[in-house]
Amino acid sequence: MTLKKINRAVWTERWPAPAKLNLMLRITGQRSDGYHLLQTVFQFIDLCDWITFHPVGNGVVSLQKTIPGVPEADDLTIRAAKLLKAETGCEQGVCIEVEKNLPMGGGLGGGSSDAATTLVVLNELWNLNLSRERLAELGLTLGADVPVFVYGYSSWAEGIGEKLERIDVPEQWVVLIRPDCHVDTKEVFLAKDLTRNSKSIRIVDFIAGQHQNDCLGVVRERYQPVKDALVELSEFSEARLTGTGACVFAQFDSKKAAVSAYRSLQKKWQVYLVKGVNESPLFSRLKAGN
Ligand SMILES: C[C@](O)(CO)[C@H](O)COP(=O)(O)OP(=O)(O)OC[C@H]1O[C@@H](n2ccc(N)nc2=O)[C@H](O)[C@@H]1O
Ligand SMILES: Nc1ncnc2c1ncn2[C@@H]1O[C@H](COP(=O)(O)OP(=O)(O)OP(=O)(O)O)[C@@H](O)[C@H]1O
Repeated sequence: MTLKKINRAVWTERWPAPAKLNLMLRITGQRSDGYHLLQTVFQFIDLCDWITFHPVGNGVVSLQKTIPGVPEADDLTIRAAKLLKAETGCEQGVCIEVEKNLPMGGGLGGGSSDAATTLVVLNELWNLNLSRERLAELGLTLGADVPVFVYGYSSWAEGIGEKLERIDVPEQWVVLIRPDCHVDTKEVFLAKDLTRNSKSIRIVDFIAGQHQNDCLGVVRERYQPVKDALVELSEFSEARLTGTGACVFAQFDSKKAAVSAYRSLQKKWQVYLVKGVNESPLFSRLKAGN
C-alpha cells in the first residue's frame, strides 16, 4: 500500500485510532514465556480515538492531558513516540493530544490502536522512512494487538497476533454493548480453567461459521454484566465477545435490523451502533491525503 506523503500543514490534523473486533478467537497453545498462541480474525470498526500531534521544538515527548489511571510514562502513545526516537535518533519533540472515545479494558484494542496511530503518523510527520514491517516489530514490543493496527487491514492472525494474513470479511452493521465492568486481559490469560488446547482451524472453517471465542467461558463466569449482555444481545443476533471482553457485539446484514436492536438495548445498556470496515480508517485517511 503506498501512502501519499503528508505535508507540514497537516501537523494540526487529528488522526483516527480505530477499534478492532475479534470476530473469533481460539487459543491453541502457550509459549514458554507464558504468552498464548492464538488464531483470531481482526476487523476494524468506525469507532475511533482521535489523536493530534503538536510539534514542539525542545525534543521532548509529552501528553497534553493524561488519561485517568494511566501515568504519562505508561501511556502507549508516549511509549510509541519514544520508541521511534530511540530507533532513529530523531531529535524532534511532540505534544500528543488524545481524544479518548474507546472504552478501556473493553477488548477493543484502544491502547494498541493509539500506539499504532502514533507510530504510523509520526513516522510520516518526522520523515523517518521506517518500513511498515519495522513499525509492526516495534509495535509488538508494546502490545500483541499493535501490528494489526499498523498494517491496517482485516486479518487472520496467528502466533500471539503478529503473524497476519490479510482477508476480506463482510462489512456489516454492528451493535456493540459495553457492559459496566473492566476486564483485565492478563487475569483472563492466567485463569486456570481457560481453554488452551483448541484445535487449529482454517480460514474456510471460520467463513463456514466457526466463531468461538475461547475466553468466553472464563469471562462469562467471572463478570455477570458480560453474561447478561450476551443473553440480551443474542435475542437479536449471534452475540460474541471481542478479545477478552468486556465488550460484546452482534453483526447485522441490514441497517434497519441493527438500528432496531440498538434502540431496544439502549434503554438499559451503554451501546454503540457502528460499521465493520476492512480497511482501517487511519489508512483510508492517509491514502486520501486528507
Ligand atoms: C486478547 C487480544 O485482545 C486479542 O486481540 C490480544 O491478544 C491482547 O492483546 P494486548 O491487550 O495488546 O495484550 P498485551 O498487552 O500484549 O498482553 C497483556 C497480557 O495478556 C497476556 N497475553 C496476551 C496476549 C497473548 N496472546 N497471550 C497472553 O498470555 C499476557 O499475560 C500479557 O502480559
Ligand atoms: N493511550 C492509551 N489508551 C488506553 N489504554 C492505555 C493507553 N496507554 C496505556 N494504556 C493501558 O492499557 C490498558 C489496556 O487498554 P485497552 O483500551 O487497550 O484495553 P483493551 O481494549 O481491553 O485491549 P485488548 O483488547 O488489546 O486487550 C489500559 O487499562 C491502560 O492501563
